[in-house]
Amino acid sequence: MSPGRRRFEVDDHEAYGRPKRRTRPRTKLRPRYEDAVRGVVVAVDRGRYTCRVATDGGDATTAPPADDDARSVVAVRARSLGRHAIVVGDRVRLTGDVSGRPGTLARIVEVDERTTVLRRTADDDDPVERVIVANADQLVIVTALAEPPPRPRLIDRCLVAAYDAGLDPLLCLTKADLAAPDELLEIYRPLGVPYVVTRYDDDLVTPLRDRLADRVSVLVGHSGVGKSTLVNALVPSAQRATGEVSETTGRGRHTSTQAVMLPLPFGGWIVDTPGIRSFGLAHVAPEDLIRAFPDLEGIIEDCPRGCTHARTEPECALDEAVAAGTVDPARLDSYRRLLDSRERRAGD
Ligand SMILES: Nc1nc2c(ncn2[C@@H]2O[C@H](COP(=O)(O)OP(=O)(O)OP(=O)(O)O)[C@@H](O)[C@H]2O)c(=O)[nH]1
Ligand SMILES: [Zn+2]
Repeated sequence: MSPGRRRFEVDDHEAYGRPKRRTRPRTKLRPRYEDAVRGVVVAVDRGRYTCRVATDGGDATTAPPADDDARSVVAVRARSLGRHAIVVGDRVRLTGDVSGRPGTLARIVEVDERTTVLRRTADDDDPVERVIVANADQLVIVTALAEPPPRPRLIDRCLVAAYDAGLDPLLCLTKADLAAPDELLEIYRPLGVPYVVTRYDDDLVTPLRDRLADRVSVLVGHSGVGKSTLVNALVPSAQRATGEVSETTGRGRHTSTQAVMLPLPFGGWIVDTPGIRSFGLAHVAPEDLIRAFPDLEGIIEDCPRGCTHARTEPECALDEAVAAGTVDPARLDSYRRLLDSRERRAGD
């Protein structure tokens, strides 16, 4: 760079002034953030955010503390955060009255960047796309083996949502006292989806413990599959209808469709999502889904332009790979079944 050019830059008030203006508000706010405590949002209700904060000033977000080591703090959001939504699972910084005493209010001044977002897209009941949970690791798809009978299409749609959100799926097959899991498991074998099988006349926690420990797991499932039974077994202090938010906000009884995040006694968190049975998947493209199939991802590079990899595509490289014996036909079948499940049908 010539000296002349350098001088030009230094003298250029316009160019020099801009970054300064951008940093000024931040330095002004910094002193407030310094005494901010860290927390994780566990419930959201009409502009009030219930956050869990470690009592020792530690980080309640990375090492979820046991009941005795954490307190619940109700907070509002700082104006400076704009309209950006804050959801269950968000890791935040809080200032103001963070004592958690009844009637006090803290203020969320910062929201950490999210590692994952689980969203539901527009559907008939809810025209707005919403993030429902932030920073989850795992989507636990709770399905009864009988009463109600399993609905593989619904499971498929949940799997697509998990893959799209970057969450590891886990199949939790309940009511094993009523039916055997083999037939259902056969459907998911080519996908390699991990699973646990539970029954309520047996220990419910042990099969799930290793899968849930130290992770943030979101539970989804159709009504009646035994989700509340599982939640109550996993979090004994949650012995109430899990759809109520009155506990955390003190705002009277009403059934919520909001997610609620509960700390597990053995480490980690579960997020119960009453009212969320399935997901709008309109936003999921074939390219998004194939990322969950690393063995197929390389093959589609040989597809003709615009190939959707659907069954009806005449020259899809995935069919050629099956013909050549390099891809298991059941695996391709499963991928295409998931692709198809993105279309909403009656009963989804
Ligand atoms: N046979 C059998 N029944 C079970 C099992 N787990 C739960 N149930 C029963 O199934 C019914 C539904 O269980 P819940 O835990 O309320 O199911 P849920 O998924 O929370 O359903 P909603 O409350 O409607 O959302 C209850 O009568 C439970 O007692 C199981 O392992 N075996
Ligand atoms: Zn193709």
